[in-house]
Amino acid sequence: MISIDRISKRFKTASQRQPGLAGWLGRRQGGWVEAVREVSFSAGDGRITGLLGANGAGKTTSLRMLAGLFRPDTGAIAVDGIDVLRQPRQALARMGILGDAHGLYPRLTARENIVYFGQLQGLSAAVASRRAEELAELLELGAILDRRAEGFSQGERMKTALARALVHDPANIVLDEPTNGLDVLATRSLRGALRTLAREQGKCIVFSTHIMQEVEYLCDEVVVVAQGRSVARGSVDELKQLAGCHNFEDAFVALAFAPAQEAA
Ligand SMILES: Nc1ncnc2c1ncn2[C@@H]1O[C@H](COP(=O)(O)OP(=O)(O)OP(=O)(O)O)[C@@H](O)[C@H]1O
Repeated sequence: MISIDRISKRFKTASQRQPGLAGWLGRRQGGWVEAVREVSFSAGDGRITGLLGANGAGKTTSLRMLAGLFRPDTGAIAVDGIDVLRQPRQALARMGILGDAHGLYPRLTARENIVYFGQLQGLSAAVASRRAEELAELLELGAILDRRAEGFSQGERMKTALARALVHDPANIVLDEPTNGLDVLATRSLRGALRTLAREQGKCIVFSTHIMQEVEYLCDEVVVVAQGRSVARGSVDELKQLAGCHNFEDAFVALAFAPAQEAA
């Protein structure tokens, strides 16, 4: 279970030229950009929660704070009740994190990449190797398990990186735009794996995306992020109802861009 309570983060920007879109939306002021502004949501066990937002909405920054990579300026984050800021090691041990840079060791096989990461997490080589086999089955990477990562396709790299992130069997899984660059079959296979992890293994899954379809196919709960804020949350049907739209894309546009339209 992941709880995020009013986290904010701003960054000093290098250039102070034209303010750009963020400036017009009031997020870029005096050489600072407010990437995340009081984002709150909670994600339950056995459920898939999607952070849905346009480019630059603040999804990656929110997930990086959850993963302990950035310290929020304000707010609190808890994973299974453990404070990420006060007890980062204990909180991180309960998370499997797939970021945008997959960073596999090219000279190691997929299996060796997974086992090595498992050992870093405190598993014995034998246990990590057994986990690699289980994950290869779940993620359909049996055919490449004993191939060197050098030359892997985008989909193969993503699956290996995901297996590596799950090797210690974490209760919480955090993925930043996991279907980026994947073809339709790889996307469908990943969706199947995420459903199994949530429905059959009770994992708490949080992922970010800007793809409506992804959210409609997968999410029990959607958090709409716009201009650094969490502006709406609920199931796809609840969000359609909230926006008064039959179509989810129309509902997203109404919910995500209404604050900008009001501010303009
Ligand atoms: N390290 C940084 N320094 C300066 N600005 C940053 C930094 N990281 C993020 N930002 C700014 O914060 C805002 C939110 O960025 P973020 O990457 O969180 O958005 P996102 O929703 O993940 O977007 P995308 O879907 O395009 O990846 C953007 O305006 C971005 O330029």
